[in-house]
Amino acid sequence: MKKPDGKVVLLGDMNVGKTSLLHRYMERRFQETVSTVGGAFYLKQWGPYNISIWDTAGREQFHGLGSMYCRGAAAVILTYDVNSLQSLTELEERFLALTDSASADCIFAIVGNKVDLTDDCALPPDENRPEKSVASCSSKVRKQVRAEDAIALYKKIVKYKMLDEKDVPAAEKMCFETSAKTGYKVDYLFETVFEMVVPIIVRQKAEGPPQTVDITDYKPAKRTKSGCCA
Ligand SMILES: Nc1nc2c(ncn2[C@@H]2O[C@H](COP(=O)(O)OP(=O)(O)OP(=O)(O)O)[C@@H](O)[C@H]2O)c(=O)[nH]1
Ligand SMILES: [Mg+2]
Repeated sequence: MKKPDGKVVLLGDMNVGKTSLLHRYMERRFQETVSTVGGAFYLKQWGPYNISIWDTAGREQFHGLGSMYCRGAAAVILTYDVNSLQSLTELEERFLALTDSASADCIFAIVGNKVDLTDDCALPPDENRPEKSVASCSSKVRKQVRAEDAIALYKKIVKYKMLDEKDVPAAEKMCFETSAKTGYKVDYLFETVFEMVVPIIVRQKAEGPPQTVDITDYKPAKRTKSGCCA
C-alpha cells in the first residue's frame, strides 16, 4: 500500500454522521452505521497525491485517541448535527483542543450534517427568505443551529490558533451544511478540502517526515537500587 501523502481527520460528537459522510463520499451510498470504535481510514487518490481520511469515534470513551489521530493533519473536518446545538458546543469544548497536534497550517472545515431533516421555515423569517407554507414544513424538525453559529465558531478557532483572519480561508467558505443521507453538498465538502490541502501536502513533503520518536529504539534504563527517581 502506498504511504499517504497527507491526512484529513473527521472529528465530532457521536451520532452527528461522520461515518455516514465518509461512506457517502467514498462508497457513494447511505447505509445504516454502527457507532465507530477507535478510528478507521479511507485512502483517496487526489491528483498525484494519496490522502488518508480518518473517521474517528465521537464517543467520550475514545476521546483520548483524537489528538493521536490529528497528529500532523493537513485538515480537520469538525462535524456537528444541525439539529443539535449541543453537538456544535461540543466541538469547541471537547474537540478543538485535540487539534493542537495537527499541522501548524492545518485547514479547518465546520460541517453541519443532517440538513435533510430540517426546514428553514422553523427559523424566524428574514427579508431575504420569504416564508414557506406551514404544510411544507410539517414533517421536518426545527433546525437548531444556524449557519451564523458555525461561522462564529470558525472565527473563535482562528483566534484560538492565534491566526489572523486575513491569513486563513474565509469563514463563509469553510462552513458547510450537508446531508449524508441525500448526498447534499458532500462531494463539494470533501473536494473543497482536498483542493486546499494540496499546498500543505507539497510543503510537508518538501520538509521531509515529521520528527517522531521510534519506540522500537527505546531501551529501558537499568534499574538502580535507589528507585524510580535516581
Ligand atoms: N437523516 C439523516 N440521518 C443521518 C445523516 N447522517 C447520519 N445519519 C444517521 O445518524 C446516525 C449516526 O450516524 P453515524 O455516521 O454513525 O454517526 P457518527 O458521527 O459516525 O457517530 P460515532 O461513530 O458514534 O462517532 C445513523 O443512524 C445515521 O443513519 C444524515 O445526513 N441525515
Ligand atoms: Mg462513526
